[in-house]
Amino acid sequence: MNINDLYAVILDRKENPTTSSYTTSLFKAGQDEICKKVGEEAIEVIIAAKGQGKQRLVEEVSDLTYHVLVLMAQNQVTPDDILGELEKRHR
Ligand SMILES: N=c1c2ncn([C@@H]3O[C@H](COP(=O)(O)OP(=O)(O)OP(=O)(O)O)[C@@H](O)[C@H]3O)c2ncn1[C@@H]1O[C@H](COP(=O)(O)O)[C@@H](O)[C@H]1O
Repeated sequence: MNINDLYAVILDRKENPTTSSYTTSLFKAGQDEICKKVGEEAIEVIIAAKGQGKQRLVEEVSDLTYHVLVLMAQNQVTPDDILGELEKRHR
């Protein structure tokens, strides 16, 4: 699965809520809760980077990436928007 595929699944959960989906529960909780999760996951990345080993860091960056994608979907920001911005900065 690549980032675009995961983003598409997340968008689908936003448009077609399902009761068993964690993603759906985040969209139901709303912007403040999604922002809170992004903040928590960012802190967990920092802690993992301070000596918990590579695998732990991979897991925490994955959690953060997923939650950032949910925040993007909540705010109609797409992976292409981010790649376009990064491309503009590339030198
Ligand atoms: N990639 C992810 C993913 N990464 C992390 N998480 C969830 O993010 C949560 C991480 O929160 P925490 O580490 O704080 O642990 P927690 O205590 O369980 O969470 P809270 O109760 O504090 O909210 C866990 O519940 C993980 O399961 C994810 N949930 C879903 N996905 C993907 O999103 C898509 C849609 O999944 P559903 O939402 O399950 O339909 C699928 O492709 C999934 O693989």
